[in-house]
Amino acid sequence: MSELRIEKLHFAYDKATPVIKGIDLVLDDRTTAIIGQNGSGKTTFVKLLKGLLRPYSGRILLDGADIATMTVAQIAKKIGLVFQNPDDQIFKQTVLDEVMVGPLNIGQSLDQARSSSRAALEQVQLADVEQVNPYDLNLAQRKMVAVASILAMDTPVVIFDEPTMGQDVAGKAIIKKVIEDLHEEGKAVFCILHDMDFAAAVFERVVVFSQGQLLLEGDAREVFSKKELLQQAYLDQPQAMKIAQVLGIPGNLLTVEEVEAALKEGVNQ
Ligand SMILES: Nc1ncnc2c1ncn2[C@@H]1O[C@H](COP(=O)(O)OP(=O)(O)OP(=O)(O)O)[C@@H](O)[C@H]1O
Repeated sequence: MSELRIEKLHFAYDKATPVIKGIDLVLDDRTTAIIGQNGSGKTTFVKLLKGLLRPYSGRILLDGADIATMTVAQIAKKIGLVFQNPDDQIFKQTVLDEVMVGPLNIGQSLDQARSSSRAALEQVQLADVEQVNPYDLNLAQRKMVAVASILAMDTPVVIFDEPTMGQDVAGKAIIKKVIEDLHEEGKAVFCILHDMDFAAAVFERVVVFSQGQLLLEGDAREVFSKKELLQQAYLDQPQAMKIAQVLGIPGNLLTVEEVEAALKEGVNQ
């Protein structure tokens, strides 16, 4: 499992306005959700991890190697980033050609790239539209194309920026399964999210950003139980946890399924 170690990271687009202010964090083998209000620096942070922006000071170590010593092409083989807006990464005329761009760029042969891209399209349930122009798909489907193009690259680290935004229940279920499968394959998975219910249901660890700093991090149940700190960062607890609190059910429950089980247990006692 790859490890990203972030040490005293600072970044500013313009020197007078720091955006990332001294982040120390080790992203380990737990699936990790990064949450924080708009503008707290989450997207900037993952662009730094991917080497698209260079830190003002501090270091990012990927399996012990400082990414400042690596080229963008070298980082691309190790870290896949699914952008928030799929249109930032879609250029080709067919879905299959689009998904093959990444794998070809990192040196997969044509046959390899075609087969890994088809497997990735199966994973996001778009196999039947491989010859369609990506711009004839709706936004939610284009987001899935962007996910597939990163999956096909088979990188040891996969980062998603807001994958559930604009997805319906079925789309969210596909993303959940993709994340679980990546984790099972031993990949490191990090995901920026605004959807607290999805974060609570899917991720083992939660990292909270506030104004470019790390406010809080830990296991999902522990982090989401810290109501006052979350409020400070203008964040909400998951709906299930709030309902459990209203009902007086202890245990900082994370999901509707946990609340249901607790209620059934209560009825059966
Ligand atoms: N290219 C840029 N040039 C200048 N400032 C930028 C740029 N991109 C982001 N910023 C600023 O940096 C700060 C952090 O933005 P960033 O997009 O990283 O936050 P975020 O937590 O990802 O927000 P959101 O949840 O809305 O995506 C914001 O104040 C934003 O306006």
